[in-house]
Order: sequence, then structure tokens, then C-alpha cells
Amino acid sequence: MADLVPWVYQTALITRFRGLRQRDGILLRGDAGWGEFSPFWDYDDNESAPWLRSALEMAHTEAPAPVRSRIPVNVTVPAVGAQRAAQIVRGGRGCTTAKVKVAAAGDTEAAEVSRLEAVRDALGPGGRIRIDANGGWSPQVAIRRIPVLDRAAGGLEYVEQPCPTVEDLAYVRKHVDVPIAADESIRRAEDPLRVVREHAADIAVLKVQPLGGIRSALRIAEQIKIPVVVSSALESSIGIAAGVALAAALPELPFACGLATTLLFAHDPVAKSLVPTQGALDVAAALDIQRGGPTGEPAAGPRADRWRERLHRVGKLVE
Ligand SMILES: O=C(O)CCC(=O)C1=CC=C[C@@H](O)[C@@H]1C(=O)O
Ligand SMILES: [Mg+2]
Repeated sequence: MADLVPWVYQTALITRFRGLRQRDGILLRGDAGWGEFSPFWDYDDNESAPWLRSALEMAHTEAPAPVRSRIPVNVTVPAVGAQRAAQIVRGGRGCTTAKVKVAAAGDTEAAEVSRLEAVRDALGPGGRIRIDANGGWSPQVAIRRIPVLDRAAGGLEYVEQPCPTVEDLAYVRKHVDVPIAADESIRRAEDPLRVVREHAADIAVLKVQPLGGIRSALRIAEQIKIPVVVSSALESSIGIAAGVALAAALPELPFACGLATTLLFAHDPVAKSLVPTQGALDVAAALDIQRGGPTGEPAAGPRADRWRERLHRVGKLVE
């Protein structure tokens, strides 16, 4: 760890997301470029260890050889009002897929319906819409709500993590026609392959940091035997570059990835932010950003101290 150059960033989010108004993390420079270590603050040190392994892999190892040069991505729509949702989709830089958050604290069925109607309106009939409930529904609510939202959206591509447990996902999957994607049941699980054994998901959402890096995520993708969607953990362009490198190395990539989230950052700590053009991210641009690192001034003060202390503690767990 001593050979790494740590650089703390901190930014406001342009829209509240996952209950957060700001995002922060620590960037680490090694001999192969920069890695990002940014577990959310509700992750304890043990759960943060794979995030650090991922950052160290990026800092020390060249990314695997890409098999594609562009990664189609979705625009991410937080749990906002209908007008704002439409505005976000229209500002989505050519993304023809939208991922819409539902089941947020205080969200109602009526609010979700009007959010989805607005997203369909802004996206047009050819666009794809997926929703993410972050485990916010009981199986009973999910089974009632999903067909309603499917109609409001004019067809859903899939619903991500409707309920918290693998058992509930399997149960809901038997009772609705919309495909089920697993996210938390993979990234926060002891055994990420359990969702497949329990027939609980049609699609696997893979995030590089929580899964311990690109190579570890590639191994899971190979073993999981269902289609994979690479998604962000709400990182700066440096962390997103790792997601792009994973998506670029996967043998199959049938869906748009959830990697357009730098659009939610008020300030991305790099010279040129990794944002979609014509609905896709450029793999070569991502790797340039990962090698180039941050610009401007690193964050200082108590928040930066907390990051350095966290890095030190978690570092002891991954040595
Ligand atoms: O997938 C996307 O479009 C963006 C990433 C995204 O939604 C998430 C990033 C980070 C934390 C999560 O709460 C959230 C998700 O659940 O997928
Ligand atoms: Mg999710």
C-alpha cells in the first residue's frame, strides 16, 4: 500500500441518489494507472475489502484485452418526479435504454406509474425501460406492482432486485412475466452463484468493485451462465473505467450497461469525464482516463482523513 499515491475526491450529486446527496472516494495510483476505492459509508471494513482488491488490481495490472470498442449504456433515472425524469432521459446523450429507480423511501405506485409514463414518452416507442427496486418490495407487493409498472412503461425489459432475498426473487420470478435481474443478491452475497442454483434470476448485474475486481467479475460471469449486465457503483470516471474494461472483455454483452452515472456527478475529478456519446462509452477513452488519473485539487480536511484511515484499516485486511 505504501507505494500508492492516494487522492481523495468529493462531489455533490446533481440529483439525490440512493439517499445520497454527495459521493466521495479515494483514487490510488500504481504502476498500471489509477484505481478507485469507494465503498459506500454503510459498508463496514470487511465488506469493503473486495472494493480495495479491485482498486489495487486497476492500479497494478493492465486491463484484460477488449473484444469490443464501444459499450452501450443506460441512462439512470433516480426516484424523481415525472417532469424531472423526462428531463434526465432527454439529457441522456443518446441512450436508448433507461433504468428507472422505484420502491424508494416514500415512493407510491402512482408516483412510479407517472415516472415510467414520462420516461416512455421521452424515450419513444423504440427505447427499452428497466426498473430497479433495490429489494424494496415484499413478494406480494412485487407480484401486484410489476404488471402495473410493466403497463405504465409500455413494456419492461427487466426488473432488478424486486425483493431482498434469493428465496423471494425465485418466488416472484415464478409469478410474473417480466424477467428478474439480481444485483444485491450477487454483490452483497457470500455466494454470488446461489441465485442461479435457486432459479432466482434471468439476468446477473455485476459491479467491479464489490466483486473484487475485473478478473474476479469475469470468473463469476463465466460460472453464472445467465446474461450479464455490468453496472456502476456510482463512481468517478476512474471507477467507471474499470466497469468499461469488464464490459469490454466479456465474451457476450446482450444488454446496455449501467455505466452512465458520471452524469449524476456535479464534479468528476478528471480532465474529461467518461460520458456516453450516441448512447455508448468508448473503451479506449476509458482506459486513457484510467491511466491519466485525476486533475485539480484533491479534497482535504476531515473527510479526506477519514478516507485515509479507512484505506489503512481495510488495507490490513487485503494484504
Ligand atoms: O445501473 C445503473 O444504471 C447505475 C448504477 C446504480 O443504479 C447503482 C449504483 C450504485 C448503487 C446502487 O444503489 C445502484 C443499483 O442498485 O444498481
Ligand atoms: Mg441495483
